[in-house]
Parts: sequence; C-alpha cells; structure tokens
Amino acid sequence: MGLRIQRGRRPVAGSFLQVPALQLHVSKTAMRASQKDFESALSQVKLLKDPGNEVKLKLYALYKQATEGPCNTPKPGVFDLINKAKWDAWNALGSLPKETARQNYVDLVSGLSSSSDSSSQVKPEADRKQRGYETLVVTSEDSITKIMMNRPAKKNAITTQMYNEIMLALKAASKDDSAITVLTGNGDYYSSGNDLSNFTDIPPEGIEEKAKSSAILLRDFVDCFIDFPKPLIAAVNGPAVGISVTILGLFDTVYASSRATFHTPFSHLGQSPEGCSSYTFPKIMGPAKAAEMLIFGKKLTAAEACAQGLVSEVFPDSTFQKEVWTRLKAYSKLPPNAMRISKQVIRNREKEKLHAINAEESRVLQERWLSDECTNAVMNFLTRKAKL
Ligand SMILES: CCCCC/C=C/C(=O)SCCNC(=O)CCNC(=O)[C@H](O)C(C)(C)COP(=O)(O)OP(=O)(O)OC[C@H]1O[C@@H](n2cnc3c(N)ncnc32)[C@H](O)[C@@H]1OP(=O)(O)O
Repeated sequence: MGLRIQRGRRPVAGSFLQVPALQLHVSKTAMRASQKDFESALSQVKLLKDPGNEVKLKLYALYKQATEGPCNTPKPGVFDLINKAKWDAWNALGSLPKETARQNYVDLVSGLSSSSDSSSQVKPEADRKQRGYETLVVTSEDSITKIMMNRPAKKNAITTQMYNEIMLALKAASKDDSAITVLTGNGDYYSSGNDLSNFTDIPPEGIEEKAKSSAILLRDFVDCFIDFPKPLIAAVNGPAVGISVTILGLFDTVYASSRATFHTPFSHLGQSPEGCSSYTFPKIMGPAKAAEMLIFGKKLTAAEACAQGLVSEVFPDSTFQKEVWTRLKAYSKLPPNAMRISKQVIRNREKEKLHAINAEESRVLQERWLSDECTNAVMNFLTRKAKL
C-alpha cells in the first residue's frame, strides 16, 4: 500500500488511492490526552499493519493539527495530487484545537490497534486487492504488486483518469513491501494507447490549454516510470499501441504473449514519439529499426520485437499467464534490496538524460496536438472513419 508507517519516522500520508471525503473523528471520551499519551500513540502507530489510505490521511491531518495547529501552508498545485489531498485533509480540520486533535489522534490509534489485534490471524481478501481504483485492478501478493489496466471493452485505452491512477499505483508500489512490480492488461489487449477521446474534453480556456495540460500529464506519467526504483516488468498479454509500447523501453523486463503486437503509429496520428522512445528505441534496436517503428509506424510481431531487443521473451499465448507468473514468483523471492540496487546501478546514470528527453518530447507533442494533421486523425477515429 501507499503509505508505510515506518519505525523512527513521523507518520505521514505519503501516497494513497483516492481523496476520501474527510470525516472528522470526534473524541469518544471527554478525557484530554496527555503529551505522553500522544507520544505513545505515535510509537504505536509505527507498529500497526497498513490501515489504508483513508485512515492514513486522517492520521496525517490530526498529527499536523495537533503539532502545528490549523493548516498554514500554501495549497499545492492541482497536479500535485498527493500533497493536495494531504493539504485538503489538514485544511478540513479548520480551527479544531490542538488538544482535541491530539485526543482524536490517540483515540483513532487506539481503535486501530484493537482491530488490528483481532484480525492479525487472517489475511483478508481486501488486503490483497487494493480498493479505490476505477480503471485498474491492483493486487499485492507473493511480494509482487500487479497493476492491471482494466478497461477491456475499450482495449485498455488510457484515459486521463487511468494515467493518474497508474501514477498513484506506481508511487504506492515504490513504497510497499513488494519486491517487484508488474504492469499488465485485462482482456484481449495489453493497451490501445492513449484514449483518443481524451482530446475531446476541451476546457473553457481552449485547446491550447488542453494541449498544455496534456503535455504536463504526459511528462509526469513518463517521469514515474523513469524514477520507479524497483524491478518493473511488463506482461504484454496482447496487442500494444502508442504510449503503452513506447514506455516499454523504461521497463526492466518485458514478457510478451505470442499474440502481442507492438505498434507506434505516430505519423498516422499526426503525432510524434513519447515515453523516451526517441532515445530508448534507437538504443535498444538500432536507429534504422527504430525509425521504421517510430516514423513509419511499422507494426512488430512479438517474435520481431523480441529479436530487436524490445521484448525479453515470448511465451505461447495458451500458456502465457501460467509461465509468466511462475517465473515472476521465483524472481520475487530474490533479495529485494539487491534487486533494487542492481536496478539503480544499471539505470541511474541515464536518469537525468531521460528526464530531459521526456521534457523535450512532451514539448514537441504539445505543438503537434494543435496541428491539423493530428486533429484530423483523431476526428477520423472518433467518427469511425479510421482505425489503425
Ligand atoms: C495525454 C498523454 C498523451 C500521450 C500520447 C500518446 C499517444 C498514443 O498512445 S498514440 C496511440 C493512440 N491509439 C490509437 O490510435 C488506437 C485507436 N484504436 C484503434 O485503432 C482500434 O480501436 C484498435 C485497432 C485498437 C482495435 O480495433 P478493434 O479490435 O476493431 O476494436 P474496436 O475499435 O471496436 O475497439 C473497441 C472499443 O474500444 C474503443 N477504443 C479502442 N482503442 C481506443 C483508443 N485508443 N481511444 C479511444 N477508444 C478506443 C473503440 O472506440 C471501441 O469503442 P466502442 O465503439 O464504444 O465499443
């Protein structure tokens, strides 16, 4: 889960799935918690099982109110989702007195301790399947966090909401107890890439503003992959299009079903490469092969993608799930710190460069999205005149 309450550190809401409607916890007792009770609750909270994002937000808000008083920091920007939710939770406590916040914090931790004692024997299903995502199914089991894109009827096309949820899921996975993280798709497609209807949601400020906010979203999304600290594996269960292909260059291992295809039809769509593919693809497969994909939109079979180094291994579609998950379960038992450090050694020296490339690709695309070529291609798809 997103936030871990770690020994020797303040309890903070680091990452969560949804901004919950904040319910103020009213003290059950009229008794005032002493500073000692509060400090003891602070120690106790570090020993608790992950209480879930909603509770972590409440703990965060009450802690801030109890120690600093009413919210006194500037509101984070709209794209800073995590800090904004934390700020909202704290701000919602208004002028609640410090002593009451302290008491409420103590009561909340005490309630959590008793429920965690009574449930410590059984691992409920809800712990494994993380709640709060609408476009994903996220599960954590056997030291593997699996993030599954879950819009099978739309070929797992990535909506704005899905971009945001994948970012939240990655941030949570980077801090949870899992050793490895896997991205996959539900249904017959891995993903058909950017949901082209994203382009129809134009704000009152106009199309330029839409292009600008989309470029920021793209940049933030790709940054999450560049910075992901643990081994990241793609289980490409079927055809992959657009951004779902380009970001594969940022994964550590890519397994593909024999049914998968890899297609980046940017010129057809009046667009240009993203996901750092303008750098990673030539590096992986050589400039000539990369150009065929990224400029001319050549679709690769799984076997071709494997021969060109984009895919690590192809499995027959009929045994794909069984073979991939058996392999991943074995990998997840390896020492997690060693795996993380090995990834850092392999990837860290490129990080700065990748961030710069991501920024540049996003800037170029921001302009492309305003072009007639792009507008016509999107309109043709949405009016059912064109398919890839
Ligand atoms: C903000 C960050 C932007 C980052 C930049 C990203 C760039 C890219 O990712 S470019 C790639 C964009 N993707 C596409 O152009 C694919 C468009 N889709 C298709 O060409 C086809 O749907 C198909 C080849 C992927 C599948 O064809 P088919 O098997 O015939 O299935 P349908 O077309 O009937 O699809 C079922 C259902 O899903 C909807 N859908 C599929 N893909 C998308 C998509 N990318 N965007 C929006 N909607 C998509 C399709 O419209 C159908 O919907 P219904 O008609 O309502 O059933």
